[in-house]
Amino acid sequence: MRTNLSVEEALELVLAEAKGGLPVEELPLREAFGRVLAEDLASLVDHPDQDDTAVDGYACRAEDTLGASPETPVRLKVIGEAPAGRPFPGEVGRGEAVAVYTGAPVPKGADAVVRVEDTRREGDWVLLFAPASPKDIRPKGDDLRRGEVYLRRGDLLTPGRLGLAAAMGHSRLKVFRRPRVGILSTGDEVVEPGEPLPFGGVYNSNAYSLLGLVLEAGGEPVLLGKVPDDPEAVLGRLGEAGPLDLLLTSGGVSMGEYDVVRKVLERHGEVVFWKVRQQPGGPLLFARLGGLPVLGLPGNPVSSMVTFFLYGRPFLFWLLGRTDPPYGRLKARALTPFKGAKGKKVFRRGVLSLAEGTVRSTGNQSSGVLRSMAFGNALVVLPPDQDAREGEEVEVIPLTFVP
Ligand SMILES: Nc1nc2c(c(=O)[nH]1)N[C@H]1C(S)=C(S)[C@@H](COP(=O)(O)OP(=O)(O)OC[C@H]3O[C@@H](n4cnc5c(N)ncnc54)[C@H](O)[C@@H]3O)O[C@H]1N2
Ligand code: MOO
Ligand SMILES: [Mg+2]
Repeated sequence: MRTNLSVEEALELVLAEAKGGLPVEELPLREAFGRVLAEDLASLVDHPDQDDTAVDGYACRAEDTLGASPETPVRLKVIGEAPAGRPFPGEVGRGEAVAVYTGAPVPKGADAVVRVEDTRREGDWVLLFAPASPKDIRPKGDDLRRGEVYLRRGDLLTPGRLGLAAAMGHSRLKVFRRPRVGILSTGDEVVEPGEPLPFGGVYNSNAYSLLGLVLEAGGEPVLLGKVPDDPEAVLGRLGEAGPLDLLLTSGGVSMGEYDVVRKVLERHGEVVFWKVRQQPGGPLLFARLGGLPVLGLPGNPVSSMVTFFLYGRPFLFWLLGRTDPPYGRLKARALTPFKGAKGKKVFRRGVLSLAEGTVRSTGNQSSGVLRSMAFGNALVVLPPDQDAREGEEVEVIPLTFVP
């Protein structure tokens, strides 16, 4: 077992266990939002499939309309119309025009369009008060070219990409099954919300913070409830869990006599590392139990969230082969001081303003103050042995993903 690792060393060991190989399933488009593509997708069509008009107006020959103005209008004969989806079958000749509607193919013979607001219709004729221009024609394949790959294995299906898959003509998509992530809370004092709270009890907040984080990272949370600080109870519950791709436990990984998670994993599994030189989350443990990777998250509510974000989220991204990074990094100016720690990388909670490029502390930074995660939107990263003064530039990790 390794111990007292740097954040970078710990992350490397965690990611080394994310071996991929998630099963692939095929879903209809409507169920694929938020999933990760398991195949490259080429367009089945050109879009537009021929030159089409980007405006409502009249298609004609540009050379016929040179010099058209309100004072010197040009008169063209209207020989037909082309609503979107109903192409004009004929050809536009000299001195002629076809009424076209946005999205309609530009009729043969025409090379320009004049907007309807620059015209006046008079029976079978139209008066043009401006020259027709080719700039309102969208060339064939402007958006998509048949056979070209626009979406790749590992791409997260965002709203725009789901629409793009549809525009390319795909109705069903091969995606990776969402990784199943077990969430087990440990602690004699931990009580499910809704039950009366005995003296010294604490409601099980970790399960629900982690559930949200797992969903946000593309995983499928499997709530395994809570067990007391008893090795048999921990093992028993894990036996009932069913197949998982990752197990998260919370609590029981520090130095206490009743910190049983560590003891169970030492005895029945293989501890890869314990303790990282960071704060919060210093007692983080990573193990294998059978073939199952286990992140033993420290019980303090902030610590369990921060360690999942820093290690669990990247693990799931790796497992899914995602092409986007698990989190972004940027610089912001500190509006408040942030305190570092000796020999440890520190992750303070802050309120980041992207508009101002600033970050301020959420206030009380104790690992037990969950409000700092509920109302903070960023982690402020302080290298070991470094405080940040007000006005200084600091490194920030937004807690909601910013590409
Ligand atoms: N002698 C030392 N004591 C502690 C050290 C240390 O280095 N030496 N490290 C501290 C740090 S840092 C942390 S973080 C915690 C980690 O503790 P555990 O992972 O062993 O967690 P517990 O002892 O079970 O609980 C800690 C704390 O969190 C509350 N908790 C636990 N589970 C939940 C839950 N599901 N929902 C809400 N709150 C929960 C629990 O009641 C405790 O208050 O150890 C320090 N100790
Ligand atoms: O490192 Mo503990 O995670 O501060 O509270
Ligand atoms: Mg403890």
